[in-house]
Amino acid sequence: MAPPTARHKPNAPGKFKSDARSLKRKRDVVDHEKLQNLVDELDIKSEFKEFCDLPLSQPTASGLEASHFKTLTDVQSKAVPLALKGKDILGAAKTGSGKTLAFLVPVLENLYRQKWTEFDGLGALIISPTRELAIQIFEVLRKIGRHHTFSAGLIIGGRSLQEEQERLGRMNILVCTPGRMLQHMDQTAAFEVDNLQMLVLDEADRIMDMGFQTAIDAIVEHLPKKRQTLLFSATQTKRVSDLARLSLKDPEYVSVHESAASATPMSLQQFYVLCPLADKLDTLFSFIRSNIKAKIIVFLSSGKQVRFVYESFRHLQPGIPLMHLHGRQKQTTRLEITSKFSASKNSCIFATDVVARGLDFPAVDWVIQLDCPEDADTYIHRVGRTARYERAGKAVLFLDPSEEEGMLKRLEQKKVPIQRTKPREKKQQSIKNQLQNMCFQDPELKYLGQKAFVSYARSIFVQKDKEIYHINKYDLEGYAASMGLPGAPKIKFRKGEDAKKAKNIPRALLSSEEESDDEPKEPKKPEVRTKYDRMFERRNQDVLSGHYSKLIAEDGHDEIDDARKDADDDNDFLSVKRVVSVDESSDDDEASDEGDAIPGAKIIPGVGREAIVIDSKRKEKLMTSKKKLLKLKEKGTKLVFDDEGKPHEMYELEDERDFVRRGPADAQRAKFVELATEKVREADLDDKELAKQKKRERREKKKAKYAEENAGSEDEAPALVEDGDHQDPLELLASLPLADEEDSKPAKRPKKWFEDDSEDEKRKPKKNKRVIETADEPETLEDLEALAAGLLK
Ligand SMILES: Nc1ncnc2c1ncn2[C@@H]1O[C@H](COP(=O)(O)OP(=O)(O)OP(=O)(O)O)[C@@H](O)[C@H]1O
Repeated sequence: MAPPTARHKPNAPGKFKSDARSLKRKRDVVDHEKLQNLVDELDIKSEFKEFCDLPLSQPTASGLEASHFKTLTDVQSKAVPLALKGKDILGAAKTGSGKTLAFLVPVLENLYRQKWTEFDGLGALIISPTRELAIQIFEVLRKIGRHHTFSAGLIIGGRSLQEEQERLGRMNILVCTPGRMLQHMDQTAAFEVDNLQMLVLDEADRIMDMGFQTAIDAIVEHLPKKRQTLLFSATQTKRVSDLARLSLKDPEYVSVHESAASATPMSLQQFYVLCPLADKLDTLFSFIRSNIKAKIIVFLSSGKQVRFVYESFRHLQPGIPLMHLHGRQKQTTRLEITSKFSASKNSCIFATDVVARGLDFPAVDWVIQLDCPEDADTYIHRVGRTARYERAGKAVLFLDPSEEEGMLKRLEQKKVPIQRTKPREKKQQSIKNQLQNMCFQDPELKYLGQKAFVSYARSIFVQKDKEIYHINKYDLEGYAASMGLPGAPKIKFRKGEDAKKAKNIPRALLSSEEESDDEPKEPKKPEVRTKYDRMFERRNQDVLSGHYSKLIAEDGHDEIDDARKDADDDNDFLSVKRVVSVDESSDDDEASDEGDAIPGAKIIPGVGREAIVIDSKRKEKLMTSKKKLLKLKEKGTKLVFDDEGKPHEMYELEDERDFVRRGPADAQRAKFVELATEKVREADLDDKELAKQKKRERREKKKAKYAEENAGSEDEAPALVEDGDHQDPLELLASLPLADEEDSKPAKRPKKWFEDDSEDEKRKPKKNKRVIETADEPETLEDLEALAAGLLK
């Protein structure tokens, strides 16, 4: 340390602090340069066994160490060095082989070496196909990035758009789902991606799949062309069209299983059972009954199937906790169930493919595929929920005899080793009668069963691979009976490819934004309704309500004529002869209020100023008086003047012949809409560009000011200011909700499978250490909820 000067007293504690900070900054500069040199000189052909063999920054190295990651997996040892050197990567490695770290480590490192700060905006965007997977990726990022000073956020919907918008502009790393990201790119003016350095697509083949295609294309359109792109999946292909769409430049193909004997982990045992559709539920129940000490995932083809099997098996009490998970559940419920299943030792979860990809449930013993997957890739991802990172696991595929040949062929093509097994006769039990009784007694269960049956049959019908699925070969009647239904419900099938498309498109991307996996429902805009709509819909007013109903029913008729007819036919006392609507905004309001504009006319109670009742011939006659009627007449029309000063009505009908000459009305309308859309789009782009420009200028100003201040006084600690807020970027990662942050004594947490007792010792907080050092995985729904909500702090 430099000797203290006269101005800085040696015993001033502030001085020591700032000296230390200044020294640290100098050290950091040297470190950054050294690190960059090491990366430049890195020989990608060398064998890297451990993370410490790689040129990693101190914050990443200590984050990895604290998270107990030491040895590199195959995909990590190949992909990380290439990605550190800035290469585009197409990564394909088996399920559970550690692809997440293979992209997260380079993301942290590449931004670190570029000295990324909050002023630089968004540096890396990580896209995942489901919310659950995005949360999981974020949790890993949080763990290994805990010593970094980047701000990181999770954009998966389920929260208000505005809440996310406010924080979006400050983020350096974002983990997101495609639908929500696109929404922000379109609607959040302050969201700038011009500086983006890295784009990562986890489960890239799924994201590039037809359901997400449009969203991804639109997102990529917003991103700068010059960037690093990393694509990872267990079933990654080299599809040229995808590479072109993502503008990958000379990508390195990192395939860890291409030369391997199988596409699935070696520690995974895979079986199939031949089981006619009508016996499936019996066999599944028998299987669960004989494995009540195991942790099991059962995959089914639709949410309705999941619900029926869950509800009916729950009544049958197989002796193991049952759970169910599908895309139609609320996000909080899904998170709750996911974490409950993760934490459980023995339980059985019925699920759709919403959990098929990427989710890292610890210690799953069995993956059962009750409904055949749509293709071999889906099979690989489903079985990948067990036998993760060198652990053992077993998988069983239920095949209807009609599916056997086609499916086995597909699996063989994908190098999936699978062998046939037979259920033990002794253990086999039938639940058909019980299900029948249950459906008989409980109409709701029967209804659920019928819906499940229909959705199953539809799912078979829309399957693309007709070599596997032949709808006519299934014993659907038998299946309905096995579900306890009194006969197979009639089904209408939608013809053609569209149905398949509809099945695959994530609901998030459908216009209704119904969303299964990705996006929340945005509140629908209320329909524009006038007071007249409300008035005519009003019922139970008083004695007149019947007449109102009559009027409503006669919608579209000339009301006055009808009322007149009524007057002739009907001599009832107090009948509504005619209702004249009065515009509230017109001058007649006053008169109506007073009730004397038309002598004898009454205001209908409960209707207020909205209608006047004429209930006698004399009054009706009065109504024909021109003078009186003048009061009810419209007060004139709005005119517009052309360039020559001639008045025109606001909406003039043009000459019909001219109109016809210009072509069919539909085509004209389409053209008009197209032109108007284009105009709006252009205006929108201009507005956004302007907003971005302003933001950029503000940021540049702040950056310059910060640099100036620092040049003057080396001792000043970096203070990042955003819109007047004092904002330490470290806070953003450090302030993420931690399970035990509030407690001085951290609560005991269950050990991870790779930890032993000594970990408890290591975990004890040391004196003077930051709270973040004891960072723990969120364990409750509240933690996860807070995670999703509070990340963008
Ligand atoms: N280097 C490592 N050392 C120890 N454990 C690791 C390492 N890398 C990853 N893991 C663990 O392996 C498991 C699987 O990792 P990850 O979820 O990244 O797999 P994946 O390849 O992405 O799988 P999927 O294809 O199913 O998405 C995780 O529990 C993770 O913590």
